[in-house]
Amino acid sequence: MKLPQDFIDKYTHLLGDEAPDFFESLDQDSVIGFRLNPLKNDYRNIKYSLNKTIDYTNDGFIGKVSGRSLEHQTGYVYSQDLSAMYVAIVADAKPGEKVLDLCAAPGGKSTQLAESMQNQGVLVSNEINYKRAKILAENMERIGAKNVVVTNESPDRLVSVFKHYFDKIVVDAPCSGEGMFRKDHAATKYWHKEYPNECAKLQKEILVQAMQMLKSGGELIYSTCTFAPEENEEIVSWLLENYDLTLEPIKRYDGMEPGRPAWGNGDPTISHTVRLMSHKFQGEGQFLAKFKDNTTENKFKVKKKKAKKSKGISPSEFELWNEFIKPFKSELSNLNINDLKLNGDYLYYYPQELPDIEKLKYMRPGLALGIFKKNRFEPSYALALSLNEVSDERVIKVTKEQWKQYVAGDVIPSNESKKNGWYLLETEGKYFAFGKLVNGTIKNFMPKGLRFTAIDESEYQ
Ligand SMILES: C[S@@+](CC[C@H](N)C(=O)[O-])C[C@H]1O[C@@H](n2cnc3c(N)ncnc32)[C@H](O)[C@@H]1O
Repeated sequence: MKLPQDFIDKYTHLLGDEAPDFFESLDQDSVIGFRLNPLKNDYRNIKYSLNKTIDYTNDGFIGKVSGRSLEHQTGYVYSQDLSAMYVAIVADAKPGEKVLDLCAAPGGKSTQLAESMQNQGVLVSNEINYKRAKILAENMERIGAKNVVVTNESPDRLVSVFKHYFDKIVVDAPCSGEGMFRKDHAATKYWHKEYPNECAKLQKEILVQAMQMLKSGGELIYSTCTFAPEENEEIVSWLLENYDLTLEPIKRYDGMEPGRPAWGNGDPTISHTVRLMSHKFQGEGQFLAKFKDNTTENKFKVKKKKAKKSKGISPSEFELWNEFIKPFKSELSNLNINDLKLNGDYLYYYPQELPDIEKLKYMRPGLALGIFKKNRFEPSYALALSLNEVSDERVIKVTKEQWKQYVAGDVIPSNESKKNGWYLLETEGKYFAFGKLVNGTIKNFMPKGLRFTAIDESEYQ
């Protein structure tokens, strides 16, 4: 790969003897990984090999998964770089917490945060770019998360709703992307000598907003996929100088290096941060820092948040929803009317305790359950992917070939003896969509934009 001369000069100076190994590592092939999703039923039941484990994860593996496999479509697997996997592990989001992922698309870290929260608490996954936010929302639906709001906002506008609200905030910042050079050679074209400084300016702007949303005593997780000290140790130094924050030590596994105090303001605690350098570590370049806020509750006058409003769900709509969901006997079969929110004709399951987000742009204000059409309720694809245990009476098992037909957009002929109506479709133990059985045919409700041609069985690696 042809690296910019200024980049070579910079890292020759910074890394000294290590520089040749570092440059060589950027020419090597990337090691590819994936994660399993513990939110899913029997989540280890997949066809991909789980032999190559990663020591700092429970559910991360080395290997390549196809976006056209059953496992991917049903959200059992998520393809992710090995280094990127460490960010959400360090964040350690817990069930019941209020967590913000401020720069979240396409969703590698957010899906992992949602998984570790086990559908309890609130995760706000935000992405400023609309197209990317759409992909983020699709990924959140695929993994079946029930407690996630996907917003499409600038950080400053989020502050107006979420002032000092979050226990944890992840800022996986837009950066100069030097750590991605190996995976994406084209990234070198955007790089110029001043680029890291330009990115650092934006990172500070984002962090100023993030700090206004962090609770007293909360934790801020900052990460980049670049090697540049300007965006890493220097940003950490700036945060320590301008806020009442302490760096928490991050556990280092084989090949992980401490951040370098000398590349920041010399504060020795900068060694609590972690650098993943491509000549020492299998994944792509990454930097991680975890801060604890030291302020006390009284410092901020946190306004009492407005209670959420349940927007105009009529008793008859609530009845239609219940008529649909009760026979499934699922974990969503007994929702309270206050858990539900109507947006136009769409019904959402809205995380408890969330302030009113109506003035924000959002992609999904919770889990999309379905849509009211005249006098009936039509379930969403997202609802199908979020259900885990349902009554056998409401399930139709189909073959893998029939699954392939369905995801390609075809109807499935069926000799099923069950009566006409909505069923959750299952293959190889995985629920993959709703289908409507009408006189021996299962009608297709796969969203048009998500249809695809599935891989052949021989393509599993
Ligand atoms: C490193 S990527 C995030 C990757 C993501 N966390 C993941 O794990 O999939 C950084 C994101 O920041 C977004 N971004 C760019 N400018 C921003 C800004 N001014 N404020 C907030 N986010 C911004 C980009 O659109 C991009 O999606």
